[in-house]
This record gives sequence, C-alpha cells and structure tokens, in this order.
Amino acid sequence: MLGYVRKNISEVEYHTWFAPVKNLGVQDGSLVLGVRNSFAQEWFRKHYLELLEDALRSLGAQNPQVSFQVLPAQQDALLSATDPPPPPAVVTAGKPVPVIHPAPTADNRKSLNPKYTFENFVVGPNNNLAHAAALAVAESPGKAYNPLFIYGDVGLGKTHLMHAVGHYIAERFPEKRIEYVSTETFTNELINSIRDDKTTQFRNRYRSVDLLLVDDIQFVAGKERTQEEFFHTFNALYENHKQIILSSDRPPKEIQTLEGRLRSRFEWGLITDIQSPEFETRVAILKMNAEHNRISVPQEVLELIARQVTSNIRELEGALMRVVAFASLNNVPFSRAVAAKALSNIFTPQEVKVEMMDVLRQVASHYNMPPEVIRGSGRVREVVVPRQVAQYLIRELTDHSLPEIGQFFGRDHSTVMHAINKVSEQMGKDADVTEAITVLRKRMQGTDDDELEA
Ligand SMILES: Nc1ncnc2c1ncn2[C@@H]1O[C@H](COP(=O)(O)OP(=O)(O)OP(=O)(O)O)[C@@H](O)[C@H]1O
Repeated sequence: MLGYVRKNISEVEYHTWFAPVKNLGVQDGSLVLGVRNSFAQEWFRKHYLELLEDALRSLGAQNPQVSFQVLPAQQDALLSATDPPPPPAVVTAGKPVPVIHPAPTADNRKSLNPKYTFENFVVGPNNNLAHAAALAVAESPGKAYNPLFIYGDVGLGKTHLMHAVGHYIAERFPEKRIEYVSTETFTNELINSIRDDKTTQFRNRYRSVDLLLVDDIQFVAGKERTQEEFFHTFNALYENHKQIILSSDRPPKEIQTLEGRLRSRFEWGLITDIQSPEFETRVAILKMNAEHNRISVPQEVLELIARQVTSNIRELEGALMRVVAFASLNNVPFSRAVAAKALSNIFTPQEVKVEMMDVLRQVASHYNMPPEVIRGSGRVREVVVPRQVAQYLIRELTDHSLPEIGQFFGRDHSTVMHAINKVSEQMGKDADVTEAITVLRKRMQGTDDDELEA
C-alpha cells in the first residue's frame, strides 16, 4: 500500500505524513491506521482517504474502507523526562499493538528540539509560504533555495521550521552533518577560538557541514569579525552546494550595519516571512499542544485562550499551560471562567461572560457526576438537586432568560422557574444546597482568590 501511496505523492508529503503511520489491523471490514493526533486524523480524512482506498483497490480489495485512529502519544517533547511513560499499547480487535519506541537520537540531531518537526507544525495562511519553502529545501537540500531566509516577529515558528528541515534531512540521510547554531553562540565560539588559538578547528567545524541552520542572524549587525568569518563559512558551504537556512526578525535589507556582500548573499536564495497566526490557526496550535500533553481541554476554552493571546505562539502555548496548571492545582474542571481567572494578569476577568456550559461543568464537578447526567432526564434526588442548583446559578450568573435555560436543559420555562424557587427556599435551611451555591458562586465570579491560589 505504501508503495502505491509513495508513487502518487511527493517524497516530502510521504515522509511528513506516512512515515509515522501505524497499521492497527482490520476492524469491522475497515483498515485502521494509527496517526499521531487529531490534527493528523483530520488531515488524512480530508486529503488521503481516496488515495488510500485506491491503494487498497490496486491490491484487489473490492470495497476498500480505511479509518484513522489517534495513537497514544509516544515521545512528546513537551513532557519532561520525569513524566510518567505513555500508556503501554493500543488494543485493536483484541490484539495489543506494540508501542513503537522512537529511534535513538542521532548525534547530528542533538541540537534539534524533538518537538520541532513538520508534523507538529500547524500550517495556516500566515506561514504557508515559509512552510512550503522549508519543505522544498528539506526535499532538495542545496538545490531548491539557497540560502533560505526566514524572517518574522518573535515566537512565530522560525526556529521550529528550521529544526523541522533538520529532522527531515537527518531521518532520510543519517550520515549528513547538521549544525544548528544561534548567531550569539556562533559569535561566542568564534571569540573563544581566537582566544584559545583554535580558529582552524572552528572553521573546519562550520565549513564541513551539510546543513547549517543559523538563528537570529540579525545579531551579526555591527560585529565585523563575526560577519567576516560568517562570510567565508557561507561561501565555503554555498560553493559546495550545502544548504544554509537563516532566520531573522527582519528582512536582510533592514538589518543595519550588515556588510553589503553578506546582505547580497542573504538575498541570493529565497526570502520568506511568517506573520502572526489568525484565530483558527491559533486554536489549531492549542489543540495540538493539548493533545501532546494528553489533556482534554474543551474547545470553548481553547477559543478563549486563542482570543486573548494573538501575536506570539510561545505566549499562546504558555497561556495554555498556565490554564492547565491552574485548573489542576485547584482541582477544578476546565471552563471559560477558570481560564479567564488563570489568565487574569493578561486580561480583565469581567471581559469573560459566564456561559451556561461553564456553570453546568462546575456544578457537575462539584457533585462529581457527568454534565450530561445533570442535563438528562433522571428524576432521582441525586440528579434533581444538582440540576436545580445549576438552573439557579445560570439564572443568577448569566443573562439567559427562563425559556433559554429551559431549552438548554430540554425542559419548559416553568420547570426552571420551579427549580429556582425551590433553591431559593432551601438557601439558609438546607446545608448542602447552601454550601454548593456559595462555593460555586464564588468560584465562577472569581471572588474566592484565597481558595484558588492556596
Ligand atoms: N505553526 C506552528 N505550529 C505549531 N507550533 C508552532 C507553530 N509556530 C510556532 N510554534 C511554536 O511556538 C513556539 C515558538 O516558536 P519558535 O521558537 O520557532 O519561534 P521563533 O520565531 O524562532 O521565535 P524567536 O524569534 O524568539 O527565536 C515553539 O514552541 C513552536 O513549537
């Protein structure tokens, strides 16, 4: 099947998407393929389903069916070495599928962040040109665009893309030498080599690589000796058709005090920029991040975070981690209100309107039962009381009308009215109901700082 697929798509696509796929066997007449996350799952459904079915047809299948299943995370860069190991195996049709251990990190990859791969890079209108150029370079290093110059503001994925090219080449050509260096490190190493009389070693090291990735090249501005050295490194690599990728916060023509001969070299290949991601891309990045950390965060919470943090992806990821840490430390479920509170230093909490779903989730968590049960048709007291509490709090904390609340619970507005009256009567008399209302009200209005921050 893979042979068929490979003949029909580019090598880059094949390596990006198909190399990590696992065969999980046949289930109910459908071939199940394991993919790394729900983003990949959607991508496969959209772009490769027909191709895969054709591949099966070419092998004689009459009515080919293919489905995709998200594999448990294997090696996630966001998890630290001390995190517990991923779940042991996926069980499909009764048979355990062994977990595939990642290949040992090759020496030439040690300076590359394992998370920064093409697969983990969300493509949107803001970065699709840079992404396409990086893929082209990864496929034909030294031939497509040399150098590739990627520029953009802080935290928008320049380093990620550079490393992705590095991983891609390292996987396909393990013998190739790859060097990733920040301009600052390059400068410091040069200074040390001059001090220690080791400039020959320094030169040999950088001039003998197959792929040189240099981050933040704008910092060569005003450093004459570094520019001189880099000029010779550049020439040596370029003449030998070795690939160079440079990142910067601005295009070459805007780097002040950059020697003309270097500037013109930076412009020889392709210059491409990365812009700030728009809302949908930000949500997709957050979703992917949450999945990598094996945390299920409701869509509306991801959207709230994506609306608040708009320009820097590193900050966007930081905001998600903050919300996750906050919810887990305070042992409360994810909700827009909790996210707003966790991020209250970034924006003011009153900007966030409490939604019916938020209230329901908080009530469900308080009573330790699934939200659907509270919203369902059960009539036992254990369910009726939380339902009435939820309706009471929704009326108090949101702008929704009785009919709207009724609709949310699949009931009539008079039932909601009855629930609200009932809870009002019990306040101050029934200890459990009084406590539930007090605790939940505080939590959602964000006034119990002491409790949440303790
Ligand atoms: N399109 C994307 N999809 C998924 N994650 C992304 C994307 N773009 C950026 N990131 C993530 O955002 C964070 C910041 O990205 P990166 O370090 O590559 O930014 P940068 O542009 O090199 O920033 P700086 O200018 O500070 O060096 C990283 O964790 C990276 O994985």
